[in-house]
Amino acid sequence: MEKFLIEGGNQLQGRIVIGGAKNAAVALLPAAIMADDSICTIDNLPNINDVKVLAEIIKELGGKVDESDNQTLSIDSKGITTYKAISENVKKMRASYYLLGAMLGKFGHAEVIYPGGCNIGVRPIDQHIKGFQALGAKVKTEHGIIKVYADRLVGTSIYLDVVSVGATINIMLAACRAEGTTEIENAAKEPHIVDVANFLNSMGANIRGAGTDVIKIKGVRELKGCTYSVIPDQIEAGTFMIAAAATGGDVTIENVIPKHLESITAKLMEMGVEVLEDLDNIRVRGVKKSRGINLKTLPYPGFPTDLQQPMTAVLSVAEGRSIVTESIYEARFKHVDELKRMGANIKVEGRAAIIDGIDRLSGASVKASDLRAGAALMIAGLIAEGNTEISDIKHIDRGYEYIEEKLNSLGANIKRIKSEGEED
Ligand SMILES: CC(=O)N[C@H]1[C@@H](OP(=O)(O)OP(=O)(O)OC[C@H]2O[C@@H](n3ccc(=O)[nH]c3=O)[C@H](O)[C@@H]2O)O[C@H](CO)[C@@H](O)[C@@H]1O
Ligand SMILES: C=C(OP(=O)(O)O)C(=O)O
Repeated sequence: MEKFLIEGGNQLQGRIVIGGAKNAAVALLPAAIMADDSICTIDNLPNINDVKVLAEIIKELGGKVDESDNQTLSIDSKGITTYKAISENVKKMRASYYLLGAMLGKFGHAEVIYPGGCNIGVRPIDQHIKGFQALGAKVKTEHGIIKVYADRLVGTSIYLDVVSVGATINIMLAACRAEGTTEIENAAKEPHIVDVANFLNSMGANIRGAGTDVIKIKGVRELKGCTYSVIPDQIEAGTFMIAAAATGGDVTIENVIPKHLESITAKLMEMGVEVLEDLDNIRVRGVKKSRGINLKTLPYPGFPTDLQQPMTAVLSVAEGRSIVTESIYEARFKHVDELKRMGANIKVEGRAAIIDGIDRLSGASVKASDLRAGAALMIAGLIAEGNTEISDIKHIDRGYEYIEEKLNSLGANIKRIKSEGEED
């Protein structure tokens, strides 16, 4: 098992390049297996564990994955003849649920073991299932395996009861190979939805309206390979913006799409932080003491839930009271107890965290309960007095590439250490 040891107190300064988006990449890999008999080459992939595990899963299914460089994968799915994804790897991440839509579209049949992912409250997949059923599939769950099959998939109109990223993408995947047109209403609008639609269209799909709340998918008879580059990671970029602001630093974050970051920019500016946007980079100049704000997480273009936890860390030392309301997940405040160990004054009441800013956090031994909790604790460690030790960093490695190298290049002091007597 590995830990991060962070010596706090350094301001972040300099330039940093953002990698490809995790939540786009983890949908593109399953989508790539839908190519009938040619290769999909995907570039600008983040070097994160979720992508590595998905590549392993594709190999387990019989596909070939050329991993000659750590940003590019070529996926040859000709050898995939099974529709069963039931290995231990499938349980390691949330996004393996995209194999359901991809294999249902490809084979008319999919069996996928229940996915894992961040433990941030109940994460049902009823809207995915509702979508598959509306397309004509039968769905049952046996021994923890979701089984979906259909003699034919027929396009239809599907209204999502909740705005769901996963359901929108999963239905889009299956509907690409349905007969006729499918319309997803109340669809999610996140940047990665658009990226997946663009990728599928490069494979020969016919998807219109991605990025709005109505997506139309005209089924096609075949999908072919393509070459594609993943969009920059909105959440990694936002994490660096928050880290720069937290340390009162001055960081230019390169390879971003500023439009995707507007909600974060707006909130940081409300805190008194200076944010300067350019074509494909954003400069964040922190202040000595930022102001507390109120914040509510919402589906895109609202403030992303995935940045709620990092924001809580910086607000714990902002001037005055902040109220952070988590409207997407019911248990995404596990990082709060850890921040309290570092001296933060935060009270969780239902879906809200009430934060009374203190002067300074103090370093402590803390545990990352999930990916973005880990990011929040890293930011807390950067601004704390003394040393912070973060355990369970495997969650962080699921979704941030070279995180300590990137932060250290900006002046942080972070070491990855092995815990004595423990195995990886
Ligand atoms: C791999 C990936 O892309 N993960 C992201 C994806 O997760 P994920 O796709 O799991 O998130 P969803 O957008 O589906 O979930 C949003 C909300 O809808 C609920 N819901 C969802 C599906 C469903 O069938 N029924 C239902 O009730 C969920 O419990 C949650 O409250 O979007 C989330 C919201 O932006 C992000 O936090 C995750 O980082
Ligand atoms: C919740 C997240 O990831 P996942 O859906 O993969 O668990 C996240 O990226 O913040």
